[in-house]
Amino acid sequence: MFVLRQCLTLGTKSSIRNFSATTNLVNLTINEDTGVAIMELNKPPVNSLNYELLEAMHRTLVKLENEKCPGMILTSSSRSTFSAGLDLLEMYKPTVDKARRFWSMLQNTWIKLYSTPYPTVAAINGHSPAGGCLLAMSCEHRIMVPDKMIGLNETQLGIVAPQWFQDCMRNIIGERQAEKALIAGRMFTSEEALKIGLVDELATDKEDLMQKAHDFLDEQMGLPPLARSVVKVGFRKDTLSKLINGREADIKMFLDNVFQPKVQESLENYIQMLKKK
Ligand SMILES: CC/C=C\C/C=C\CCCC/C=C/C(=O)SCCNC(=O)CCNC(=O)[C@H](O)C(C)(C)COP(=O)(O)OP(=O)(O)OC[C@H]1O[C@@H](n2cnc3c(N)ncnc32)[C@H](O)[C@@H]1OP(=O)(O)O
Repeated sequence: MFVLRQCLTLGTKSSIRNFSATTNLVNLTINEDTGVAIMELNKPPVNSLNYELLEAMHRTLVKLENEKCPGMILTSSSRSTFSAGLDLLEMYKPTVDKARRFWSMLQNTWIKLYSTPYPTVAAINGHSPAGGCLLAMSCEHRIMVPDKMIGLNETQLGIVAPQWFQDCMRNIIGERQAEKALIAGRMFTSEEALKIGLVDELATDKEDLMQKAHDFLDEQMGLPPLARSVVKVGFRKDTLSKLINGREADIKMFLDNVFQPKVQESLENYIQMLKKK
């Protein structure tokens, strides 16, 4: 039985279930019998990742870890989109302070999500470009509904997917496929993504998606948790350490590039194009 409760303060595992009470950017539902958490991104219309959404995700992830969450499903409340990736408005003509704060929160959130000791599954119920694809790739397992698009499309926008985005893709689909996909900024249909291993399973609809996500977690939760998490983090440690040890350099790379006139021009054109659609 799922129980969703509004709350204003952080409390015990059984007392809190909807945890971004002030903004509701993240709906957190916890199954009281199994402890499984469903983290639903809820920033209409397309869950673009701005500072506030990233911060709400980060807080939720910290809480889940502190409460020894046994497993988590990441999904979206939107019918069309899992996440449209980074909020373009955060990168278009920001102040240096705002850009730095934003990028640092993106790093925080990714580090937490990529390194959870508990199993994570992305229930991808819509399009998942760029930063949306990063979120999905950071989970351990990906299940996607048909006829949607996923990929790291940055090149097509005239920007560059940071090294750690690229590493996540390489870790999943391998060097050759990742190189081709990243150079082209290729978006894959759900069916193509399954074929190259970018997603693990397809689901027929949302109900099937959630059932399959629960099935994956049931299987994982049957394994000894400590051994499971040591192996997981062992596989991910090189990718994680590269960013953790190079956070300042990564922020500098972002700041150096995002203020380039060419990058600002690309962002402006893209934002205009999306608005005119
Ligand atoms: C050398 C280094 C160079 C550069 C360094 C600089 C930067 C570092 C780059 C960092 C990496 C970047 C990662 C990213 O994630 S960038 C974002 C990429 N995202 C996309 O390309 C997706 C764009 N969106 C879409 O394609 C569609 O919106 C989508 C998701 C398929 C959904 O389609 P649909 O349901 O039809 O919805 P609409 O298109 O009508 O959109 C509704 C509404 O939302 C606005 N919007 C969409 N996406 C974003 C976004 N990412 N950020 C902000 N706003 C977004 C859209 O404009 C509409 O707004 P409106 O006001 O018209 O309602």
